[in-house]
Amino acid sequence: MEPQQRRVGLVPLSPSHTARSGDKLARDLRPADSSSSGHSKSDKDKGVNVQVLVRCRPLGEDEARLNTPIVISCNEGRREVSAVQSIANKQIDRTFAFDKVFGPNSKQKELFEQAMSPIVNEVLEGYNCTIFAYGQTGTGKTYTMEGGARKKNGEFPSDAGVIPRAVKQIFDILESQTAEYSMKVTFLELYNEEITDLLAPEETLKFVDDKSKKPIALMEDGKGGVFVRGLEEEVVCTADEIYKILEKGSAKRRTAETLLNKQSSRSHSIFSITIHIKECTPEGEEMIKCGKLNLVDLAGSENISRSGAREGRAREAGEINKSLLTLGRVINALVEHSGHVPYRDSKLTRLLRDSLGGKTKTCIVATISPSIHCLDETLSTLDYAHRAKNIKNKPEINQKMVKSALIKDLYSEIDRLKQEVYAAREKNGIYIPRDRHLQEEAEKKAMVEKIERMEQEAESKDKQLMELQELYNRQQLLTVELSDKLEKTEKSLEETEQSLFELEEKHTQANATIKEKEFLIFNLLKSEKTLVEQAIELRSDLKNAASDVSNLFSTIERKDKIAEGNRLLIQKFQSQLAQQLEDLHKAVAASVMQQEQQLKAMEQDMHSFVSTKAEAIENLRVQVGKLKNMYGSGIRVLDNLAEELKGNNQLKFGELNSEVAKHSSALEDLFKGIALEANSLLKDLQTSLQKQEAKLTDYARQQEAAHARAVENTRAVSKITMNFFETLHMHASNLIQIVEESQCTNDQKLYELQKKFEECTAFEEKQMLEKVAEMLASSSSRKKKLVQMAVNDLRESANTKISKLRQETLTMQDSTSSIKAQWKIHMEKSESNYHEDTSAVESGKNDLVKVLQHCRKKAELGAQQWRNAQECILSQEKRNAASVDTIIRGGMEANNLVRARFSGAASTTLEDAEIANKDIKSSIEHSLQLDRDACGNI
Ligand SMILES: Nc1ncnc2c1ncn2[C@@H]1O[C@H](COP(=O)(O)OP(=O)(O)OP(=O)(O)O)[C@@H](O)[C@H]1O
Repeated sequence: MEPQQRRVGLVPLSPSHTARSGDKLARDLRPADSSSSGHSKSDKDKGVNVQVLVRCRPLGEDEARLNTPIVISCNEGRREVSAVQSIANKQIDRTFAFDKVFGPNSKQKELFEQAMSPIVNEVLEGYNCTIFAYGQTGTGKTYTMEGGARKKNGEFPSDAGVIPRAVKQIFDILESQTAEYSMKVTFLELYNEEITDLLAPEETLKFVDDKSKKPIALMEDGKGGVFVRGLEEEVVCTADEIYKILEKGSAKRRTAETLLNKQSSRSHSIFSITIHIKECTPEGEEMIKCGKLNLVDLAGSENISRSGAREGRAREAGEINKSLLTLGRVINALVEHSGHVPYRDSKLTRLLRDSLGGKTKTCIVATISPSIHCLDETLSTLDYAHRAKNIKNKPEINQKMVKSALIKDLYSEIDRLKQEVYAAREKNGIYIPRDRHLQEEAEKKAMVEKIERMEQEAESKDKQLMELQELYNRQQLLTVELSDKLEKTEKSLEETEQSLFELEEKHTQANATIKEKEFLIFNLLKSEKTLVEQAIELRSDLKNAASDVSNLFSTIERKDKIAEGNRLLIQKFQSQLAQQLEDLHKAVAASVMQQEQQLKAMEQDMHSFVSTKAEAIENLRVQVGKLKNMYGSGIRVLDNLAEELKGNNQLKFGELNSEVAKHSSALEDLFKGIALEANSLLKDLQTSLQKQEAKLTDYARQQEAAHARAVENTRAVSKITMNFFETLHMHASNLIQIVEESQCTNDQKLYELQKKFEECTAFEEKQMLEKVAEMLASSSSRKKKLVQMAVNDLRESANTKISKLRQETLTMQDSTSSIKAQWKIHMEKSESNYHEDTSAVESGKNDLVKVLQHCRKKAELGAQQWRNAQECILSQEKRNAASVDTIIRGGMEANNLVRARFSGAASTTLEDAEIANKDIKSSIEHSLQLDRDACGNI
């Protein structure tokens, strides 16, 4: 029997309607202390931003193998995600800040505890909360929401996602508070803008595939909310039940193969958990607190062209995009506070209306990949998520309900369902209860009336619009006429203005002409006056000119007389010039004669100068020859000195060489002695080491024997241990058999219990149609009895099993004690072997110590010999130093002597050079004097 209870009904998604369903609520309430948490109204007033966190998955195995470059870095501390890429001239470097950031190494547990756990707590406080997973296909939306492997063998898997962890936390808290609560879950899929119930029984699903069946409908409740009619709600009592439901629903999720991800989920899924918790007011009134958690796994956000979906799936992709696009538009409208928010454009946004800008607390997990190949999609996801951060919701705690009112509500719901079941059984053509049919008909009628009314209103509005249009047209015509008139008037005004302007211009021109004429007359009068004055002046000038002309004639006469005088003068000058030229010719001839005589005298002087000069040069040549001889002798002296020095040095080097040869032979002898001693020492050492080697070989043989013994012993022990383990294995298989048997019996008993329970429930259902309230009490007592019986049975069988177990344990104890005895014998044997080995090791150690002492003595002897050799070398070195010192001293003295002689020879040479220099100087001066004399003569 399935522990959860199923019902089909109207499932509201808005907070105000969560309490409409839940027929098992009253039965599933558990005993508990009620604890209500306080609620501040500040959130309600201010509005709370949607919490956005980003999770980056690690590289997949294939990506890591191909060394795919990573372009995303997450700074969890600074809550930042950076995308950095530079290829050729394209440079991307963008950083986004979020409420929380989880890097590739983040664990499921961390993400849940840091970001999701507080949200779950708020659900238990009575809030409605929604968690979205948004991102490209394959970035880990489903991994984050649902996680890896399911719960196995009672262990909670470490990679369990948000949903199983949230469920666990809810149950843990409720159990710890021992609260009275009831819980129900729904799981739907939105695919091609069609809703599918993932919790519907198989038959219904088959029916859904049939085109004749209407898909599950999304209905307006007339109060701004929506509900999904016909959605299955499962009442759950344990976390395990939810895990099973989740697994069942996930398996049904439709997936389509795309080029990006073969397992890619192409649909949106919404998993909702609604919790009712009983609380008691101080006045003792029982209240029901309600909270809801929506967990939404969206389809991959990548665009359709990249996803590679074609033909048949084109519509699917389009519809998925329609929902995601509308989600984007809704986010944009909310962020930009534009008046119209297009919630109604897609089913996804209609369903999640309250989570986007409504009274729900919302958290968006944006999942991204670090790979370079997904960079474009990653950036668009980050942009999308970053924008969503600015959405403000106004979270409100759901109103608590009085328990009695809730029960009343539930009764009426039961009645309605009963009628539905009755109608379905009857199959009278109306597959819904008559009342509901009538109610729907009435609603439809009301709607039609409303539409008609609206149409009438629209018509009257149209009429008004037409009238207004006519009025407007008339006004337009009038305006056109008036504007024509205005135009004409404006034109005539313009013409008048133009002629006025022209007249004014003419007037100013006439004024100007008059002024000009006046000015001309004035000027004419003035010039007439000036002409008269000038005529008077001209007359006087004429008189003056006549007197001037007579003067001029007298001047011309004087000029003629002067010209005559000039001609006479020129003739006189000509004759004088001829006389003077003749005199000059004579003087020049005399001067040429004189010059010739002077040149002859100069020639004689030059001859005498050349002969004197030749004499002086001869003198100079003699002096230079002397000087050359002198330098030659000086250099020869120096050569002799150098020869002497060379001889000296060779002598000294010969001495030094013989000394060194003597020393080296002495050293050679010394080293030969030392080498002989060292050889004998080494031989000694070798013989002692050979002895030691022989001893060590003996010792190794002893050790080998000991090890062989130890191996033998270990084999014996392993045999014993094998026997022990075989016995253990036998007992363990016995135990497994016992456990399996007990499990079979338990299963059998549980099956019987389930059967009985089902029968009882069926019977009770019949009874409850009449007396639901009384039956509740009696049924619970009956169930208690039933359960008690089953528990007693289980206890009995458990007791028999335990006695069998005890028997097995005793047998095991026996075998353990026998093994203990064997082990003791083995230990004793091992101990004696150990002692033997230890003594052998001890004797080997003593031998080694002796050999070491011997070696140490030898080494000391060697060290003493080396010290002696060192002393010998030192004394030899001292002797060498002394002899080299005396040789060098002798050399130095000889050198000093040669130096003194050398400086004497140098000073005599210098004196000689001084005298020769003086001679040269005097002969040069003499030559110069001669030159000067010659110059004076010339
Ligand atoms: N944070 C993570 N750590 C380790 N593995 C991860 C992580 N996120 C995702 N994966 C692995 O990456 C693969 C794809 O993840 P998943 O199916 O959850 O992606 P998705 O976004 O839900 O894809 P789809 O849109 O197709 O549903 C899975 O094999 C999953 O195990």
